[in-house]
Amino acid sequence: MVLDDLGSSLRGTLDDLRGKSRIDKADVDEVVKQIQRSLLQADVDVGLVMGLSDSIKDRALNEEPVAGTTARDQVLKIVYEEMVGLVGDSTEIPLESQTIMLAGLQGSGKTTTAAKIAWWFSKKGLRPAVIQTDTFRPGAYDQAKQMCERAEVDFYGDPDGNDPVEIAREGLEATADAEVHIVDTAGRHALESDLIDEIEEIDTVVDPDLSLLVLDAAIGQGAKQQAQEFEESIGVGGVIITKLDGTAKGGGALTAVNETESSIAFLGTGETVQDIERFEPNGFISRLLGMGDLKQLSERVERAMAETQAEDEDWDPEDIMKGSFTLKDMKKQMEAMNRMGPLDQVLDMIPGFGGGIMDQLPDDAMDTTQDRMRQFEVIMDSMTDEEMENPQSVTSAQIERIARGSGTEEETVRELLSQHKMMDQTLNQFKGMGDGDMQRMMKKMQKGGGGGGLGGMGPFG
Ligand SMILES: Nc1nc2c(ncn2[C@@H]2O[C@H](COP(=O)(O)OP(=O)(O)OP(=O)(O)O)[C@@H](O)[C@H]2O)c(=O)[nH]1
Repeated sequence: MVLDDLGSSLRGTLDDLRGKSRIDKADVDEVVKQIQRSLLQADVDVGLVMGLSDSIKDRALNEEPVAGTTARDQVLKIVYEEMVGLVGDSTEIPLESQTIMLAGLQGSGKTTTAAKIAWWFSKKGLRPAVIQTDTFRPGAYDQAKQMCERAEVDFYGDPDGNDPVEIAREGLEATADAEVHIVDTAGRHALESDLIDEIEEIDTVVDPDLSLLVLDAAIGQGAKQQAQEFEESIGVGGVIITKLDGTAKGGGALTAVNETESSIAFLGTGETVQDIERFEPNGFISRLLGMGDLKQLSERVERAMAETQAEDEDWDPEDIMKGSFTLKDMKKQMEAMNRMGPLDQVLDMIPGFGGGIMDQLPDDAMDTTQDRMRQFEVIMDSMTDEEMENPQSVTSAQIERIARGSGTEEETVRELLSQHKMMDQTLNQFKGMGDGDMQRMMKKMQKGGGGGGLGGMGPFG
């Protein structure tokens, strides 16, 4: 994730401020130094970094802290607000019929992103279509077609065509039934003038409502020139930063946003069609600073639960709170968990888990957990319906049979059963709770009660 180490390096500095009621210049300088280092390493433009540093210094030394807040929380609040200001608002994407054109250099991730955006619109209830006009890169057609099939969205392309402008025109006609048209264009190695001419022609034919510049997070300072050229030729309405899962950079994209006076629309966080997020400045910076992102998390949970439920209409997660919690429910929950994406990405969104705790875990801890989940799934596949419904009555002889059937150890089967028991007991406690208790618990979570994170979103949460 972009600026990955900012949360952990800041946390140390901020922890030193614990117990202080006022902050002096040396404290502020130290905090600003940490931020500068992280931002510059992430390729954020020097001018932007300096502007941000000055604002933070000025506010931290001159603003009166809100009554009842500690010096540490006050600094954190200022850093948070200034960082949100730096990344700017999210590009507005109305949920209505529209045409979006994607532009960018070769390999920036346009084709992948086109399918991702289409998937995103389809999940919002609109009918999207992707029009592939890349006649330059062999394989672009097949790649786009396959991804659109995976995303279950309409697709138009012409594997034998060699005129992108013509394909764009035909594509719009052929997909007239769709509500949202996403036009993918070819990328080139550098900003050759023929690319610019071509994209200007496509732009004229397509007449998009919005042109988005797709940038690889690792692009660095080169982003500035590209952004300028695209801005001059087609006008950039927003930026998409791709491959944020694979780099600690991403600052170049911020420069591009600044250069084109646009904003960030989406973030790409992986290679599959679901690995796209709407850019939400507050959540993004919260996550960066290790304060979690409850909004993204709850959206992912809702989506995963809905998909799991759609597969099996007899299963309703709400029943868990009413009736008993069986192994079948646990299996469904694990399926939903898998749909939420890699565990480390999910944990990153939970307040208190961001950065800090993850850094302290051994590198393979996440793999182990995911391996274990897979083993549990295999075990559950070897169990009978009766055993799944009543796991508490499973006997030693049955455990032996299940282990043999699933090719696992008896110990792992026992572990699954005891995990189920623990979850069942925890859920029973919730069932006895009133709404007030539940709200108190949620509040505690939002404050980052997990410990280890920056915690204390209190003053602005
Ligand atoms: N890890 C990761 N990989 C990505 C992401 N987005 C795209 N990719 C990968 O980046 C590579 C290039 O992506 P494409 O979508 O082919 O890029 P393109 O801009 O269409 O390329 P051209 O057609 O050559 O201009 C592919 O291997 C993608 O799988 C992302 O968010 N994360």
